[in-house]
Amino acid sequence: MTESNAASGQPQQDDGASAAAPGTAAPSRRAVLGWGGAGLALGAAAAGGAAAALGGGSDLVSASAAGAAVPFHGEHQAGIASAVQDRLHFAAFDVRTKDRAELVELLKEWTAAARLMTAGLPVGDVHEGLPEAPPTDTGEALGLKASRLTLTVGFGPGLFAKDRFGLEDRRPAALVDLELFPGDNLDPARSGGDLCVQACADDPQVAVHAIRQLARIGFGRVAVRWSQLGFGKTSSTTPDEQTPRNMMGFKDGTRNISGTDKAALDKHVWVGAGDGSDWLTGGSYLVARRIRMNIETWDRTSLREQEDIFGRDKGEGAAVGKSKERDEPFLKAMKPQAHVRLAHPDSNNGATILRRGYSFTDGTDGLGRLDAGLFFLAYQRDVRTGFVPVQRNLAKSDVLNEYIQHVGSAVFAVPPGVRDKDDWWGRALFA
Ligand SMILES: C=CC1=C(C)c2cc3[nH]c(cc4nc(cc5[nH]c(cc1n2)c(C)c5CCC(=O)O)C(CCC(=O)O)=C4C)c(C)c3C=C
Ligand SMILES: [Fe+2]
Repeated sequence: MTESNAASGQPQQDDGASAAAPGTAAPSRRAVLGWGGAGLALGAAAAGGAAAALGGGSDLVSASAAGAAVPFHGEHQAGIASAVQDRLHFAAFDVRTKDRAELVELLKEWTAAARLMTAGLPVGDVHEGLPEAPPTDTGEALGLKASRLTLTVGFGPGLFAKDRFGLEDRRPAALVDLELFPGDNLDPARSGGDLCVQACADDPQVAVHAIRQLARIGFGRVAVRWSQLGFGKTSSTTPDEQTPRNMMGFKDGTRNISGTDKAALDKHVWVGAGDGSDWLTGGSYLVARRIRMNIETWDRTSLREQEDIFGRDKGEGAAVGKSKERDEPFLKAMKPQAHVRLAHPDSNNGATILRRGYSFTDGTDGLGRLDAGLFFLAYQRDVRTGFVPVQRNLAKSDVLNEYIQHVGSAVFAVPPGVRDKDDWWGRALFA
C-alpha cells in the first residue's frame, strides 16, 4: 500500500512496518509482542503483523505526542525530510571485514533490525533461547514506544577504496573528500567512517538502543569509530512548528528546506536520475560536522554583538530591520560578515542545504569549560554545490568563527529508501 506522507511530501510504502493512526495509542515494544515475541529471523513478518493489528497509517510523522512510528519503507530514507525528532544518536563505523559477502549480509541484517526497531519492536526475544547465551535484544527499550525512531544509513568514501569491496567504480563524483577549511581543528578520532547510522527519536533511550543493537549485530564485521549524542534539535523541517534554539540561545532553522516542499527537496536534497550514480537516485549526501562553541566567551558577549553576529535578533529571530521571524531577510541591512548573510543562498550562487543538526554537551573539557556545541548535519543533492561553497564562505569571514571551532567532520552518500520487506540498505549499490 502506498500512501502520501504528509510531513515528508514523499510517497511511503506502508507494508506494515508503520504504526498507529493519529489518535490511537502507538505500539510499545512490550505491548506488541509481549515477552515472548519474535526474533530477528522473524523480522519482517513480526513488524508486518504488529502494524497490521494496529491498522497501519502513515500520516503521523509529526505526531510526536503519540510516540508514533515513522514508516521505514519508502522512496527516500526517513530521517532526512521527515519531521526532526528531539534526540539523536549518530554513529560512524569502520568496516573490519574484508569480505564483500559479509558486508552485504551485515547490511541485510541491519535493515531487518531497523525495520523492527522503527516499528517499536525489539530485534529479538529477551527471555527465550539458551540462558547461557546473551539475549538477542539488550532490552533497555522494552516497553518504550516507537518514539518516531528513524534510522538513516550512509556510506563513507572509504567503502569505495580500491581493492576493498570492488566498489571503486561506483563512487559518486559528488562524494568528495572534504578539504581542510580555514580554522578547522579536526580530530581524526571524531572524523570519517566507512558507514554511518543516524538514529533520531523523541526518546533518547530509543535512539541509543537502536545504535547499540546495530553495533552488537555488526560485532566482528564493523566497529564504532566515533559517535555523538545530541539533544535539542537545532533546525526543523516543519516550519509550522516553533523554531528550536541552539546553545547560543538563537532560533536555528528558520530558513530551512521544509519537509513538505517537494520541489525544493527534488532540487536541493534528493539525488536525481541523471546525476551520475544510478544506485544513488532518490538518495542524498550527508555532511556531519562537530562544531564546538566557546560558550563561556559567548556568554560574556553583549546582546548587540550577538545579534550583529547572526544578523537576526535574539528574541523573535527576525532578520535585521524586520519585525517577524519569517519576514524575508534583507541581506544588505546586515553587517557584511554576519553569519546569516554569508550563509544565505544569494551569497553562495544559490547553494541550498537541508540542515538537521542537534545541540550537544559532553560534560566539561578538563579546563572547566563546557564541551558543548552544535552537531551540524546537512543533507544535499551534491556536496560540491551544497556544503562546500557555503562553508568556504563562512570559514573565510564569518564573525561567528571567533566563537566556534569545527572539531569533527565526515561525509557520506546516503542511499535511497528501502522499498519493501525484500529490499535492504545498499541493494542497488551492491547489485
Ligand atoms: C556550512 C553551513 C553552515 C554551518 C557550518 C553553520 C553553522 C552554524 N550556524 C549557527 C546558527 C545559525 N545559522 C543560521 C542560519 C543558517 N546557517 C546556515 C549554514 C551553516 N551554519 C544556513 C544555510 C543558514 C540559513 C541562511 C538563510 O538562508 O538565511 C541561523 C539563523 C536562523 C536560520 O535561518 O536557521 C542561526 C542562528 C551556528 C550556531 C553554527 C555553528 C555552531
Ligand atoms: Fe548557521
